[in-house]
Amino acid sequence: MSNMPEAQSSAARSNQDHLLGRKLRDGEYLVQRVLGHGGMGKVYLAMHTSLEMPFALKQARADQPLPESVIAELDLALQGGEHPQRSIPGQSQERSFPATGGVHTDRFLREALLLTRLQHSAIPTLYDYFFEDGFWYLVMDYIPGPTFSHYLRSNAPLPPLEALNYAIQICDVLDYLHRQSPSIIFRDLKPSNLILTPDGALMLVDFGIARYFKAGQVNDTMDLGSPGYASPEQYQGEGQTDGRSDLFSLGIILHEMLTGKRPSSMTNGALNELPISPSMAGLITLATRPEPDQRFQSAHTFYLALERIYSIEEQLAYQRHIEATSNALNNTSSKDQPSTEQNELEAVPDPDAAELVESVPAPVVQPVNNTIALRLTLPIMPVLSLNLEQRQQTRDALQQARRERLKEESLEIQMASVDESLKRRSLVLLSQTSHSQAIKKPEMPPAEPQQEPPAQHKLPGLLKVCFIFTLIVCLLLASLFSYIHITHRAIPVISRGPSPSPTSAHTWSGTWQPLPSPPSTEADNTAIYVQSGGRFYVYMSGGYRGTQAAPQYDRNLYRYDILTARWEQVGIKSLPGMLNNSVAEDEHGQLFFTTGYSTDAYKVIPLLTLYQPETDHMRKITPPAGIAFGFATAMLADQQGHLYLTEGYQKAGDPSIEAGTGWYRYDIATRTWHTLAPLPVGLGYTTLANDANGDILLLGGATDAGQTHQSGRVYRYNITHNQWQQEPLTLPHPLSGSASCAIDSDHLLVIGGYDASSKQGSHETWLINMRTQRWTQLDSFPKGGTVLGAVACDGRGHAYLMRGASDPKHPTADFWLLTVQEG
Ligand SMILES: Nc1ncnc2c1ncn2[C@@H]1O[C@H](COP(=O)(O)OP(=O)(O)OP(=O)(O)O)[C@@H](O)[C@H]1O
Repeated sequence: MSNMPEAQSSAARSNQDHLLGRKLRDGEYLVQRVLGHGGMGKVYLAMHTSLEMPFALKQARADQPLPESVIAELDLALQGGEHPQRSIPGQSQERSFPATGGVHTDRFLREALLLTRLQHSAIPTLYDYFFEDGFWYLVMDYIPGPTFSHYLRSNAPLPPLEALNYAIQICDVLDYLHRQSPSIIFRDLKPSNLILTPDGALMLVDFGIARYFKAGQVNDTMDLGSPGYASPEQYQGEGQTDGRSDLFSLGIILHEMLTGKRPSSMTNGALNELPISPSMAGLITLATRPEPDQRFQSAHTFYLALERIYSIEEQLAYQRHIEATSNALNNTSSKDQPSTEQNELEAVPDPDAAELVESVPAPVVQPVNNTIALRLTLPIMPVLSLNLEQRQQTRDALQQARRERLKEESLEIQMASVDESLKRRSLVLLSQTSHSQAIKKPEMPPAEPQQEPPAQHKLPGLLKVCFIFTLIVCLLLASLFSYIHITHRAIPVISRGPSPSPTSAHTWSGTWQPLPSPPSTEADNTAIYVQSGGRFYVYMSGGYRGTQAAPQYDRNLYRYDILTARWEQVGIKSLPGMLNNSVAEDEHGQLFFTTGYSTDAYKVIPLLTLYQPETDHMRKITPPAGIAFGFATAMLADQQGHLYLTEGYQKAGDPSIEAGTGWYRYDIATRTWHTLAPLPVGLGYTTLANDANGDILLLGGATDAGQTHQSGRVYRYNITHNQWQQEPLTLPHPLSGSASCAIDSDHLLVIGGYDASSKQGSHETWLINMRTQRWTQLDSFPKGGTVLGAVACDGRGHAYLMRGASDPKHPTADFWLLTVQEG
């Protein structure tokens, strides 16, 4: 008896080896080789015979039939192209996986459903699934490259920047999973579930034990993850796993990348003995604490910490390089050396650089060079070989190929009635069940390679029925979706009531300095700091120029070159006329402008304009109906592909109009819009800022467009839970219409604003420490009040203020630099 499983598995193995060179799915896929073995079965490389494209076929024993609901969802998602069931962050949906009683089928359907519901560049796309010869198959992207465990075995320890680069990539995809609603917990994060592509991108495979987080559930009900990587709460079965368990595993992988080993004991002392920087050791300690409450609480916070350490390590590496270069130059100055700078660099014997170059991963296509300076150009987020657009094209091509095949076959097969087809479908399910039961018996002879199971002949007819069935389900889902959308309500705001915020002594100071004026007077416009092509600019959109005979508007885009202290006009096409708008820059250096009040259409328009400084390319982005942001909106780019926007005011020219409570997110890569939990109070002329925990703060603003009812409150938006909450922190006094930007990663600068009592601009300048939540008042703007101005921070203590006006009707061309220093 004890040999039975062994006998079964070897019988099954020899059976599956026959798959090599065989065609599956009615001749659609030609199996070429085995890519990997897993708990579920083998993963094969197969060539699509008509498209001549490689795919990965992941196999699982069909130990039970698939439930109808699963077939319906998969068929709908895979044939329709649209994903009505896809998880939409911010929209809570009841999610679970039906249990079939078959371990393999349960894993298969879990992975299949999750892959159809997810869309991220680091997650393979599922294109199809099918049943053949007692096995289910998932058809997904073939990811070329070694598993990350294989890569680490031959390359670890990795240089810190390379390790951080990978950790940032993993953290990004975890953040995406955890932000689904409900959160998806991967639960089996380990190097063998990551594949390193030739361009250095890590892809996450194996969603077989991933699950949805269930609020209120005490324990996980299945699967323990992998020893060595699973968190204590997961491995010891203590409590339900949540996103923090995945972050624990990432901490372990980071440790392994840097040291070549997994940590055996998690003490600070042990980590400090390792050849890694103290900040990196601190990061790993924090990530791998046994108590979930004492670790990073969200992937976003972990991500921000990784980015911070990345820039520290970058500076350390650069310093080492400079030191090594100058030592080498000193040592060699007496010798005969080639005269060009290039040759001098090539001749530098840089031990660090040599070590780094040797450890450049073989599969990573990077410009390999023997200077550390070039090694530093390793991008944080490499270009992915499988971008989402390409995958959509692949999906379309597969569907087209399938349609053509079905068309040919439909000449031979009479279309059955819906009733007949449904009967046939249940027969197919029955035949699948009996077949899968048959393969459990060791004495069952292996299927002949070319023999097709009867169920396969019925599949085209079945697909037609599926199509009709799918259409019905589609209509039902569409109405369910609009119902969810319409009835989507805010999660209640938990108000702790305002209390005075601490202000701190003058530990910071600010120095003001006038700079060359822009070409025209401006107010109600925007400014943003941009680093592009090795130069540093302040980009400024035109706004309100003032009144001569009639109101004057400026539709131009300008930039101020910080090094040459010159202004110039940029942009091939002029911007749409925009007033009282906002701007944000994403992690790729793309600028997004809201239109606010359009001086072309003379009305409020919900429109975004995307501008790419590198290419001078401009594109308009129109949100769908229901996403209605107006003027005096605030916008924030979270540097992870998302823009967050407040609604602002919908009608211009009426000071009594109240701001809306709309709160929206635009996902830049997928071009999708989401309505989030509404603001606790409708506010315009407000300020948005990232806080130290990875949440978003909303500071001040006015409920009315005339800014007479100003707020001194601060609200926190919890990204993970799509929830607003009032903070104990308040502003030094109610404030709206200020110019603000992040002076560094911890401090937000707030300049001027509307002083409702004097009906003038305020000249106050404040700094808030986002960690301690303390305000510091800096020297006021020296030239009087500033309202409806715009400020751009370089993130290193400098702020460039376009003053706007003191009297909102009379804009100025005042442009000033504020340098903020500690002490
Ligand atoms: N899409 C893919 N492209 C290329 N290779 C893949 C792909 N998916 C899986 N593999 C290879 O197959 C191996 C097993 O895959 P996977 O981990 O998904 O299987 P599994 O049966 O769920 O395994 P486990 O026992 O780890 O749960 C991977 O380690 C990888 O080498």
